[in-house]
Amino acid sequence: VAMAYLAWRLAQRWWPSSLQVISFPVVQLHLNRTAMRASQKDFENAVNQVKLLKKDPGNEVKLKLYALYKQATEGPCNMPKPGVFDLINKAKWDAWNALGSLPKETARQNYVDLVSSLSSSLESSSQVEPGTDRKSTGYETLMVTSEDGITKIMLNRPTKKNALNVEMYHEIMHALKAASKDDSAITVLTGNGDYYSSGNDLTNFTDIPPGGVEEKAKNGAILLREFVGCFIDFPKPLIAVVNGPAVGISVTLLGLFDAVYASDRATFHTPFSHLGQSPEGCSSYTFPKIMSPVKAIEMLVFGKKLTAGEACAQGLVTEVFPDSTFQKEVWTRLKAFAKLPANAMRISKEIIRNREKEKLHAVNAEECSVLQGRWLSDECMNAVMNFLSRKSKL
Ligand SMILES: CCCCC/C=C/CC(=O)SCCNC(=O)CCNC(=O)[C@H](O)C(C)(C)COP(=O)(O)OP(=O)(O)OC[C@H]1O[C@@H](n2cnc3c(N)ncnc32)[C@H](O)[C@@H]1OP(=O)(O)O
Repeated sequence: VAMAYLAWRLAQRWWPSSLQVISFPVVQLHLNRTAMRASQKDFENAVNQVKLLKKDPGNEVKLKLYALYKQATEGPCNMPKPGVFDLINKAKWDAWNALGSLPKETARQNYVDLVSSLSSSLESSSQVEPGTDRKSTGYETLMVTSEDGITKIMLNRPTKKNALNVEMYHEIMHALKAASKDDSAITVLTGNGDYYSSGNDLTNFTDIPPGGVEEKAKNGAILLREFVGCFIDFPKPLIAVVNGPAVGISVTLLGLFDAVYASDRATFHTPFSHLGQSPEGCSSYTFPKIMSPVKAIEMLVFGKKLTAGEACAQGLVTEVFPDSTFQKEVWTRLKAFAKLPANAMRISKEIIRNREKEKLHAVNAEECSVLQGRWLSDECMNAVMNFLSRKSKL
């Protein structure tokens, strides 16, 4: 199902729009054998009903609907199996083929039943949906607050371990730009829930634009360069409150922060080689400077995961606190920092950081260009597929 989900995401932009609203119910496949048989008319009504759903039922369901539709109209899968890298057609084929010799009538019935259950569940969920987060903070993926001289940007996708999706990249840039101009003295980035961040959201790779994977990689590199650029240029003291494990880009960026406070529960992991990728966030430059080239290679090339204590010993983390007192101790300290003269802090940061800025922008550009190529590699594609099909985790 995860593979099917990935392929559906890939397929969304490519398939005829009429197919994008076709779906099939897997869960209910065998639940309705005794139910009254759906007529052809019921089936056609259900197909039309899907098009009227007010809320997207999600890609997984849509892929299921697709396979049931095919089974109901054409019978068992009759297409040759696509190649392993033909992700879209492979997932379509897998989903349809998984229905085996399910009779057309049963597929039709299951399709009708699923659409009926979808109609009721999506209507009721849309009533409770009005995004409270966006209303209260103006952001969908962040919670941003400003008090006591501190602007706090909290990554707020705890159920996804605060993985950074495209919207979150944009929202962080927006929040940083706003924070650079507000009247707070310092800015803090932290995570909601048990993770600081699990890094780049790997489903970012599945939303393929009409120009295909090359266009996707190019857009990703442009976005990443702009995103990292915001950290390079951020004018006020920027502090990371690392409340739990940090992965990938959430780790590399720490080299651009002015202070990093970590819970002793935090870990620091950059599994770029495992993912067929390469370092970003200027870490190819900052990490060797911070921790020595060999230690940087241990992390960035061999994917060694550091404990908070190890990261502190390497100079990546400023100080580690016991998790039980972490929030209390860190925020007390930050509130004291925020009382210091804001202009003095800004000017001191400028004089310490400015002579490196040009170099950092050049490094950022180079890293993004290298990554653009990596994203098109089989190594990267396979790693992402493995994660999304739950064959591998860190
Ligand atoms: C513009 C583009 C810029 C690109 C910049 C490039 C950056 C490079 C990187 O950041 S590389 C790092 C990428 N991250 C990972 O590889 C982490 C992948 N995640 C995991 O290995 C695990 O999820 C875990 C170890 C972080 C946590 O494992 P645990 O078992 O505790 O939890 P779950 O796996 O069940 O996760 C809970 C739900 O969160 C989803 N999720 C977690 N991390 C990511 C992620 N990085 N991308 C997408 N989704 C993620 C996970 O799928 C679960 O969702 P579900 O409940 O709906 O199944």
